[in-house]
Amino acid sequence: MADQSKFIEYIDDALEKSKETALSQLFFTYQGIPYPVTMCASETFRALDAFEARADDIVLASYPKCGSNWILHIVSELVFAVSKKKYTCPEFPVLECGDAEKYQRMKLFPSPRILTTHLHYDKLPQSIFKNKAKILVIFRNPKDTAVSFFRFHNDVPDIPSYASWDEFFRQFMKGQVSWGSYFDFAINWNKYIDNENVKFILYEDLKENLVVGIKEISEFLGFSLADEQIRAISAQSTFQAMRENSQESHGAIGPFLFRKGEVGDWKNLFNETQNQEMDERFKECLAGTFLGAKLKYESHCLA
Ligand SMILES: Nc1ncnc2c1ncn2[C@@H]1O[C@H](COP(=O)(O)OS(=O)(=O)O)[C@@H](OP(=O)(O)O)[C@H]1O
Repeated sequence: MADQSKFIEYIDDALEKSKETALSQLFFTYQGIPYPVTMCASETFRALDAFEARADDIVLASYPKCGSNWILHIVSELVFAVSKKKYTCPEFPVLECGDAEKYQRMKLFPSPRILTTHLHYDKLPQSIFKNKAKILVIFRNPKDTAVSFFRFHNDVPDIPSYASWDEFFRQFMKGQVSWGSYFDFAINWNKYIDNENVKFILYEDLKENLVVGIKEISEFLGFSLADEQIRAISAQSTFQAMRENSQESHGAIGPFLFRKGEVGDWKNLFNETQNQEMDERFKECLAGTFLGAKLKYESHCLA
């Protein structure tokens, strides 16, 4: 986990900026992708190009709302179990968020560094691939992802809200939301997903069997842990356990970040036309691809 005070400080600062930011002013575009002005800056993106990854960095890549805080917690606990030292990151953990000098400070951090990111694979610094850092890519079905994203905007008091779910859905489908299009993100990662240093993780699989998911993550990272240790980490990583601790771990935003944690919440918001539009888009973008099969769209997105 990030140093809690740093995480909370960074989020409080972003929320403070959000209060004065209308939805129409929330985004700036960098290399064709919209990012929130409250969290990202062009100078930081430019500085990121020169970021020096290490072979033992652990990268957690996901589109927003696919469970990055969940995986960060799991991987931090795995590192703790192996190293016997509580993992803390003295920066906000999202690689592309923060000031341009953060990459200089990060040079001093001990290994392993856990880097989370919402960037498309071709926007990541090349050193991650050159130095063969391990990358966990977390996906969640696009319907629940969209609902979680909308709820976050409209439930957190200081974050600019959308006029309605229908309005958010329109923008989501156009990719005019923070970090751009879910489908572009997926198409982009599909090109790299079977690389030996990349492991795909599905949110819905973790929900179904957390112990098995954590074991697979642990093996991919080259850790050797007893079943008992895996089970203990699993018990602390359930939605309920993380939500109960969320105020302490993530501050005021905690209960909004750990909102519902379910598969199928989309059924409460999607209308028939929206279902059809999403199903069509999935087909156009991902049907027949390696990633498309792994997402188990039929099980999770067709009523
Ligand atoms: N332990 C656990 N089990 C199940 N689900 C969990 C868990 N931890 C986080 N979540 C759910 O993940 C959603 C938030 O995703 P992110 O952490 O990626 O959000 S963010 O992009 O960093 O803002 C958000 O989904 P929704 O509840 O559907 O909104 C969280 O509740």
